Amino acid sequence: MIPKISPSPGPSTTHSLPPNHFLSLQPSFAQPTENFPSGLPSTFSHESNGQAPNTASLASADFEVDVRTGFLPGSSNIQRLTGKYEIWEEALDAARGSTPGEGLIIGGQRERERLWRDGIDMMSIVDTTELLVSLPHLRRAHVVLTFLAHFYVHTTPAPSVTVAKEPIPIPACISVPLLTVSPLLGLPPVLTYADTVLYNFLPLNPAIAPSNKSNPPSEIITTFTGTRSEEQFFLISALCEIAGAEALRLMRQSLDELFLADEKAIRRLTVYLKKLAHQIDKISEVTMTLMKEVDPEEFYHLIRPWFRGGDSDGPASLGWNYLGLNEDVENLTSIAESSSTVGRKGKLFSGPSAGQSSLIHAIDIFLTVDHSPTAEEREEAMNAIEHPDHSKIIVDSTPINTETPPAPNNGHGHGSAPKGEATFVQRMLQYMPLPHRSFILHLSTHPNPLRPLVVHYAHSHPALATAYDGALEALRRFREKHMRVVSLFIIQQARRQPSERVRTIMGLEPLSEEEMAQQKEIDINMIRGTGGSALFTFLKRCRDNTTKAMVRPNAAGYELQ
Ligand code: HEM
Repeated sequence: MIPKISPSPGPSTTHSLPPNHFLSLQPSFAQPTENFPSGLPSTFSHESNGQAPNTASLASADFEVDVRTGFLPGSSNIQRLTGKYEIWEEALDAARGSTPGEGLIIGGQRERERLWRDGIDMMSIVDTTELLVSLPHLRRAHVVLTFLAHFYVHTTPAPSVTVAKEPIPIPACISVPLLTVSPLLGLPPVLTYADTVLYNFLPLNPAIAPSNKSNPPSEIITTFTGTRSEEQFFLISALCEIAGAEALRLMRQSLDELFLADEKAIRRLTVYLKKLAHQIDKISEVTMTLMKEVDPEEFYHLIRPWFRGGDSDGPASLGWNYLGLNEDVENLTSIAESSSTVGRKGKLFSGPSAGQSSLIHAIDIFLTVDHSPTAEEREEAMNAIEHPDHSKIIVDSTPINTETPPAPNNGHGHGSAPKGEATFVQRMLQYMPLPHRSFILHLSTHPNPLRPLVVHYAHSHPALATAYDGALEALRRFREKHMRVVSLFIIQQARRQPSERVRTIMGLEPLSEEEMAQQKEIDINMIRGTGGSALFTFLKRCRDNTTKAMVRPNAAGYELQ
């Protein structure tokens, strides 16, 4: 039997849009019926009360979704800020060094890191008004300031056990401009996927606008390590996004057909869904190039530790203290912040993850893949909040520059601090630029959702149901492949010692042959992901939720309870 899919969620209540903003208004689905469990399709997307525009179309300059580049900006990113902001760029150059292995090292053990941090401490606070000249300037400022913040935090030596542990301070010269710029982009004051990927690439010809066909992403502007692996890690994500532009176009065309829903429209819809499956396979193909272009050991030991956010020690994280934070600004930091730290010095933001990309979330929502947490997961997450000390959740302890054996890792540097009942998507929404967040919310409240129509016509138009299930099958294949990536880049690396070469770059002493050969005992079920659920259980559940949405799972070879 096909499980009942719950209606699309309404707009999140956690975002801080004004109450009369159209995204804050409740969707106006009519009463559900058997054929349309999400409510009868209607041409009114929101209760307007005369205030809200009808935003049923996804032709969407307002959402910063470009027809040629999808979620990547349609105009070129800025490579370097100039004038009075040059000082930030210079501080970043000094942190990165000119060649791989020359930059700062995690843990801040050396004189070099101390001197760099002293330099930052002496920097004055630069006024941000001139950044308002353009969106690309603001974006570049967010990139530079968040890279600086992560460099500063991760080169701060851990306090000795005798010193009372305090949240890690971020100096006012970084935090004040960062807290001013972040809300203008609708981003939290921490490194996000937007900083490492969306705002961090140059197309083949930087003189002209990027484009999926003729001018794709070809270079990365900023990295922590200067390694080819890090560049490729960001670049491949950008190439997935550009492949996603075509998927978004097909989704938009499909939604237009849904509006008509006559015989011709259903035929066209069937074709679009088949093409969508093909495009999702292309995204998978690009994702799999990670396996040969990125060195898993470098990724795990050298690159990923820089991504850790303020919540990366799990429920017991001390967080980051944004110095210079005043009450007005404080309200602005709470968008993505855990409710448990509002008003506290230590802010718990997560580091970047490709899970923050809007692309797969958009496809999920379009196809009505439901990722709500199970009752058990909800209980476990709540339990971990109430009793962090007794929590079964293993925290993210990406290896840093110490001799302590690392515990299992969870994600791209994502903290495993449980965030109550929020689903992964809800949490990740807060790390997307505001227009993309709005796009996802808009899509989830679209008046003419796809699945109810496919269910309605499944018997009379089996080709439509097959095409719809085919798109879900392609998405399942993506998740299957992604799990192979996670296994190679995280699980397998967590079990091994870093090689001599990587240990040298990390500033670690060489190990004896015996020590090198030692496999670490790691129970894969204990490796945790964002939201606190076991990483592999979480990823498998995402994969299985994909097939659960199928209309004719038996025809596609799936048995559902
Ligand atoms: C070396 C490469 C990658 C690694 C190690 C990796 C690892 C992970 C991990 C550990 C998670 C669990 C959530 C978290 O803790 O953040 C995750 C989730 C996710 N990642 Fe990746 N990832 C990689 C590349 C990618 C790429 C290229 C994409 C997009 C095309 C992607 C899309 C996603 C999505 C959508 C999720 C949410 C779970 C789902 O929807 O199935 N990842 N990833």
